[in-house]
Amino acid sequence: MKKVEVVAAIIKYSEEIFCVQRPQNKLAYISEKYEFPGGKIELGETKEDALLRELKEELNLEPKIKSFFLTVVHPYPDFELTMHSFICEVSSKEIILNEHIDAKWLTVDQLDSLDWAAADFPIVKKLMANG
Ligand SMILES: Nc1nc2c([nH]c(=O)n2[C@@H]2O[C@H](COP(=O)(O)OP(=O)(O)OP(=O)(O)O)[C@@H](O)[C@H]2O)c(=O)[nH]1
Repeated sequence: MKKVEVVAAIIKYSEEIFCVQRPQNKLAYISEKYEFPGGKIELGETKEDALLRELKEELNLEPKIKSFFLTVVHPYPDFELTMHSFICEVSSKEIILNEHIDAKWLTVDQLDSLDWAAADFPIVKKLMANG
């Protein structure tokens, strides 16, 4: 099975977390799902390098990476995803969307109101459990 390794940012501002919606995709199980912004690690990059590059590309954002949060391995029908998530902080809630079709700032107890990509469930669950 094809393997894909990505990094994803849990971006916080005060008590809120930034959630983004993917555009339409031919793979129905990720099409228009909510996710944490990020993307694939390129050859020679550290996870932190990849995260900062993706956030700059997708959101024009240069956040502070605070800590590692969780690595999820999820078998999708067409590939196995390994996703490393990191807690990040920003100093403003004004964020530009270059690729995503919607974004929401939610408190942890509101996170389960969104239609998340399946690989994100363990991250959402851990965030909700930790308060
Ligand atoms: N960044 C990110 N990707 C996620 C999350 N959850 C999840 O299933 N993914 C999956 O991880 C894969 C990598 O994301 P990506 O945005 O870099 O990939 P892509 O296929 O859109 O980009 P590409 O066209 O350059 O290959 C996608 O299949 C995406 O659905 C998430 O929370 N954040």
